[in-house]
Amino acid sequence: MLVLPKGVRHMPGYLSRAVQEALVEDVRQVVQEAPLFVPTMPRTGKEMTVRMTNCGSLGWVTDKEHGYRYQPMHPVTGTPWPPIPDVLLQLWRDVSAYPHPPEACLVNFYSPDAKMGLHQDRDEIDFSAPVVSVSLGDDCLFRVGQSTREGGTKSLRLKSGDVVVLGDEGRLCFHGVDRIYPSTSALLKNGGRINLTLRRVTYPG
Ligand SMILES: O=C(O)CCC(=O)C(=O)O
Ligand SMILES: [Fe+2]
Repeated sequence: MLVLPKGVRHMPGYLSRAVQEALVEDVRQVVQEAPLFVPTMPRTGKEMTVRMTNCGSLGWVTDKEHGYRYQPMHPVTGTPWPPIPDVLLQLWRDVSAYPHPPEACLVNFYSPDAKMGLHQDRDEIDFSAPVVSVSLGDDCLFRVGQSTREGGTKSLRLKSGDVVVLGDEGRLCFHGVDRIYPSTSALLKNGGRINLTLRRVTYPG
């Protein structure tokens, strides 16, 4: 059996096919209002391979000039992010064990050749809330390590409907997506993978 780092929870098949389909519709609406943008790395300006957008009162963005950050506006349209869909707010209540709602839902779209390098989610202020992540569409190879770059990593395949929670001592574990397995799901008509990452950014109150 694959033993994950403490505080890292993988819930395979947590969302039913019907809920996944409803979520895809929700994401389509979010993307209509807040189009996918091309994130670029701080300083180098190198383009990431995923396309992003957000919903919630805050969204995670990155660009060459200002780096990683949260902001209330879409970086291209300049308008506020659309609200987080109810299904995701309910998911957060069900799995986060955190008594306040998430503020940000990052939407990552992976085409078959996209990936995400090993990183920590650490642009938030309140680390007592977990990161809750949903996979939709094609499978991916997810890698998770310790809270420092040293120490080994474990790889696991995430499938459509899986939920991963990084909480407690797992909150700052390094993680990334090594590859997408094309055509492994029929959920998205044009293939690819969507990842939805719910986060609390600020302290409540
Ligand atoms: O796509 C994933 O499963 C992980 C995404 C992620 O780690 C992030 O957006 O910070
Ligand atoms: Fe992350």
